[in-house]
Amino acid sequence: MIEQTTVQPKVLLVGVSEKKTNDFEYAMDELKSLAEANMFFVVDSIQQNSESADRKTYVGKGKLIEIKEFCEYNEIDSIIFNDELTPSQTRNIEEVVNDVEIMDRTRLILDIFARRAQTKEAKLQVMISSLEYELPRLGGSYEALSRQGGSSTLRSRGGGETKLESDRRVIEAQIAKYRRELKKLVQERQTQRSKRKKSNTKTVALVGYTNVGKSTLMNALLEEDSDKKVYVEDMLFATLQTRVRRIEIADKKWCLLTDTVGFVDNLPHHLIKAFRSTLEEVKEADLLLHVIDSTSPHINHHKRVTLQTLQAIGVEDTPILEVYNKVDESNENYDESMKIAISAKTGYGIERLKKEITKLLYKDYNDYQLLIPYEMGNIVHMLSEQYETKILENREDGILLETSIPSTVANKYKIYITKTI
Ligand SMILES: Nc1nc2c(ncn2[C@@H]2O[C@H](COP(=O)(O)OP(=O)(O)OP(=O)(O)O)[C@@H](O)[C@H]2O)c(=O)[nH]1
Ligand SMILES: [Mg+2]
Repeated sequence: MIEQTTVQPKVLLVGVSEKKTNDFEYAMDELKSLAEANMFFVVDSIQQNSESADRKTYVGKGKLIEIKEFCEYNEIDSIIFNDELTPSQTRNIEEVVNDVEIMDRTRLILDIFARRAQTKEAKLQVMISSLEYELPRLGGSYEALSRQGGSSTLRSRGGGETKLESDRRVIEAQIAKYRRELKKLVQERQTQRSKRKKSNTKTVALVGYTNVGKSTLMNALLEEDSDKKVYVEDMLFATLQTRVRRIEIADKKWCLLTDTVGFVDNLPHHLIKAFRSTLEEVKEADLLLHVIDSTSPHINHHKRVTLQTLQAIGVEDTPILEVYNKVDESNENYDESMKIAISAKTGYGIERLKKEITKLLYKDYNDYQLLIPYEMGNIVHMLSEQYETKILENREDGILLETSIPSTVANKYKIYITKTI
């Protein structure tokens, strides 16, 4: 049992399920992890079995009274509902359960993101998503808004329609302003990306459910370049901003590796929309490494959510390599059929993974033997600098070498090719 620290708000989780399925139990467990990732102290959870959530109050009337009494008795600060509440559900619940903050899964995820966002881009994306989420909810609770740095005039409750309208205008103007700022940043990123495209740099992106070990894997692939390492933490959404690092995966074979935000079930669609620009890196990658936590009992669920999220951001036919991580801890789940089994923590399987990445990224590369006349020394120089090249012999008629180059380069120098290996 985790001790509550004095500063942690006390929360109650509430969920509605048709049947007590494993999926539902898992969703509630995950909601608990999300709440803890937002530094809440979870006191308990109340669940209701019902055909569907109540249109007006999410849970039934009787259950709501039970919740109210529980909150009073246990001095609960916030209730977190497992699904996204409609604005009217929130208002109706607030009428019964007063003095307790009403949150839903979406609000919680937005708050975690707000807490973690560090770069200007991530902050703007989260602020836009939060304001878009709040907009149809104006007139209800304003606390969440003021938490997001909204105008203090929005904090007061009530007011006539005019007040509501003016509040709405303020928020809309704010969203528009943040969007403009974000657009500028996105353009800068696009310029960088098109430069990369021109230079024909290969790109690989790490994708997968949150907390599966993407950032740890990035660090493992970076090896001794400790100053390039990224942040790793045993909590949901440790990574929010995309990080790009250059790595040498084989001799003279480089790629840019991108670490991204982890996915989660019911990632608010506002957030996916907002993060689309960050996730462009994923969309445009030459290869995706789908990192899977092999110790999790929910592998299939994680995989499904990841693939659905990829689809939602517009990834279509990018090759995906499944990478089963944490095999140092998974005895039962680890089996030979897992194509790439690794432990980002111990380094097990990393070399094999690098080879596989190289094979997939550099599939247009072949090994050739070239005989280059001495007066074309600049070609020898270029090949040695940019590609894996081995000088075999300094012959009378030129330099004989072996090199691994893409077909475009081979075509250019085909008159010097003596052998395809
Ligand atoms: N046992 C074990 N733990 C690992 C391994 N790789 C990562 N972890 C742990 O898993 C937790 C999450 O690792 P991260 O690298 O932050 O995961 P992530 O996928 O980047 O997570 P988000 O950024 O939150 O989406 C940390 O506590 C890591 O130490 C592994 O190979 N074996
Ligand atoms: Mg991470």
